[in-house]
Amino acid sequence: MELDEIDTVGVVGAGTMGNGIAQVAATAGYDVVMRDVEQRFVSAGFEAIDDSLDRLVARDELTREEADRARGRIDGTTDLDDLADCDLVVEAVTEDMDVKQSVFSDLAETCDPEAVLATNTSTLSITTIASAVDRSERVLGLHFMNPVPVMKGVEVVVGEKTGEETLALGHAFAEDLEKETWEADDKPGFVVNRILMPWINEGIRAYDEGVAEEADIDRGMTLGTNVPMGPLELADHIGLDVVLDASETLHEELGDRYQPAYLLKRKVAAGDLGKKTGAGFYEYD
Ligand SMILES: NC(=O)c1ccc[n+]([C@@H]2O[C@H](COP(=O)([O-])OP(=O)(O)OC[C@H]3O[C@@H](n4cnc5c(N)ncnc54)[C@H](O)[C@@H]3O)[C@@H](O)[C@H]2O)c1
Repeated sequence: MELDEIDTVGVVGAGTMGNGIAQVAATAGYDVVMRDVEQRFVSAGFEAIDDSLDRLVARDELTREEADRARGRIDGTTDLDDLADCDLVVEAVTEDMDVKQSVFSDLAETCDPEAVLATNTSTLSITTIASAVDRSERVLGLHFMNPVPVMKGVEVVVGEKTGEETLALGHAFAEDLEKETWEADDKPGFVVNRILMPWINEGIRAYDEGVAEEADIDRGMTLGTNVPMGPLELADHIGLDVVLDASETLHEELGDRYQPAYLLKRKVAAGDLGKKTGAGFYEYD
């Protein structure tokens, strides 16, 4: 399949990443079908898209007309069958292998055999996800960064069976969304999370062990290393549950140097998941 044969893009999961991916695909001119399991999640996804488009208009990065046109290209649904006509689907559901394999197996039954199926997984094996379908040469990782409308990078992840044509299409599609790509082999955490997750966990441990207050850990890392956000602020932004899921996969696959911080587990158990729940390492309105 070539890029110009992609008209309709499916997005499975309307959460933090799914709604961002739906927004950038629609802004680039694709028709988008965004699916979640319950209507309230679809509606929350649309609210996030509306807020994000409004911010882009306020910053003169989009005109009101462009934003409205993009919004009009996105259909929301809870019905899997509505993804039947999608040429490319990006899965952005919970970071759990069983959930992802079941989504892929449903997609393989619903979508055209030619359709390309991408996963936005942070750390899970593309090859194992693809083993749930009969077209593993058409499966790849398209790992968007958060927040999707702002972050330029997309990591293209190559599974054991990913075909050359699928890979080329993955790069071309991401570039058409005005992103820049790099390629990573299907190894735990790929490039970004393999390096980022231990950095975040060490920031959490440093706070828990009294090295400095939250804000000073973050100030130290932003002012000291020129990153835009320190580890605690970034963890809140990603979602502490997402950080924990990713850290647990890396720990399981790569050993003890990836052990999740104790305080991360405690905050997730308490339901303080960061920005999305209003509290994490910081409080949010
Ligand atoms: N949050 C980040 O910073 C980030 C960055 C890059 C990649 N990722 C990855 O993206 C994926 C999604 O993460 P997120 O932060 O958007 O999570 P999220 O919790 O914000 O959203 C996940 C959504 O998937 C929905 N869902 C669950 N099962 C589903 C199913 N079977 N069908 C349809 N929808 C379903 C949930 O209802 C929820 O709305 C994960 O694999 C995560 O590791 C996250």
